Amino acid sequence: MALVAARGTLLRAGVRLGTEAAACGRNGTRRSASHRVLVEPDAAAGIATIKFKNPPVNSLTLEFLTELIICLEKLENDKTFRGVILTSNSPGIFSAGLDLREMCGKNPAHYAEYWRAVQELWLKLYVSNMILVAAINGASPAGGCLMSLSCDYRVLADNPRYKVGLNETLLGIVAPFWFRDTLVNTIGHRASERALQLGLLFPPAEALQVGMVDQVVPEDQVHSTALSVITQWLAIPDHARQLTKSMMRKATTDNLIKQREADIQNFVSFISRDSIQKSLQMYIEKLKQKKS
Ligand SMILES: CC/C=C\C/C=C\C/C=C\CC/C=C/CC(=O)SCCNC(=O)CCNC(=O)[C@H](O)C(C)(C)COP(=O)(O)OP(=O)(O)OC[C@H]1O[C@@H](n2cnc3c(N)ncnc32)[C@H](O)[C@@H]1OP(=O)(O)O
Repeated sequence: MALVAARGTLLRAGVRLGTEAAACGRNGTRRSASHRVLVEPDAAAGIATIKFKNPPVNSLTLEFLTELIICLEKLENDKTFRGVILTSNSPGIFSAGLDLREMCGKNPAHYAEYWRAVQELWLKLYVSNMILVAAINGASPAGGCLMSLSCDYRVLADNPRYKVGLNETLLGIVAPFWFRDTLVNTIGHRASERALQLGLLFPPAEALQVGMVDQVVPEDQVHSTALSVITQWLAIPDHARQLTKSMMRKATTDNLIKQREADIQNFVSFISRDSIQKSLQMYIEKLKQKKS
């Protein structure tokens, strides 16, 4: 049902599914989608690289989310691909997280549609049968960080500007329980409590120390490191690895699935509050002023 809704959004946005399908095809040569998600398949290796291309900061607009969801679903259903690297086409920014403008000044129906797409992307990533490795080649706050936390392994480029973390409280908003659970599953309860309350954004050395990422490497080695990690993981028999992944993660996704509609209603009523809208507007304004 969520995919049908996603396709509806894509079609309304004028995205041609034929082009998208071609981009996620099994051909071994380099191909790219015409929109916000580039896919570089390596059929012989069984690996595809997904590159985010939603300028200026790869924020998760509804259209970008929808393209990502459809792309992941196509790769998931194509048994050629057993591993995927997620990275940015614009080194410097992995993803700025949820698009602030999707959560500001819109109507409840829009917020509900948007949040369903955010949930869907997380569900697709977190229990994917494929090996997912995040090659984090830029700043990755909030929803950008959640995407990488949902992968099986994270490689971060060693650049002090590339901070990662769930900074929601700095915006006056609250990370929902499934963001929290994803973080707790990765770095443990105490570290998550501190990181979430303070909205901490960790530079590479600290991110490694706290366990937000698995490896920090020089910027020009992020992709090759991700590739060698995925190659190691590919050596494990799929059925055993997949069942183990499911055993570790399914309870977390089931928790959202069983209260998905309530979570959407919760988000809509929270984000629609005047006080929250004001906080978001002030934050957007602050980002603008930073430039001048
Ligand atoms: C009990 C519980 C109760 C209720 C809970 C219920 C529900 C939960 C409710 C809410 C949870 C919602 C969860 C949200 C998670 C998120 O992801 S929120 C988004 C957080 N993102 C950020 O904080 C990142 C902000 N951006 C930056 O820090 C910088 O832009 C960045 C470091 C990414 C890049 O810096 P730089 O290269 O200098 O670029 P600029 O800052 O100049 O930005 C360029 C233009 O891009 C615009 N922009 C930046 N980020 C976003 C964004 N996330 N969305 C939309 N637009 C963004 C920026 O404004 C600039 O635009 P301009 O050129 O000025 O038009």
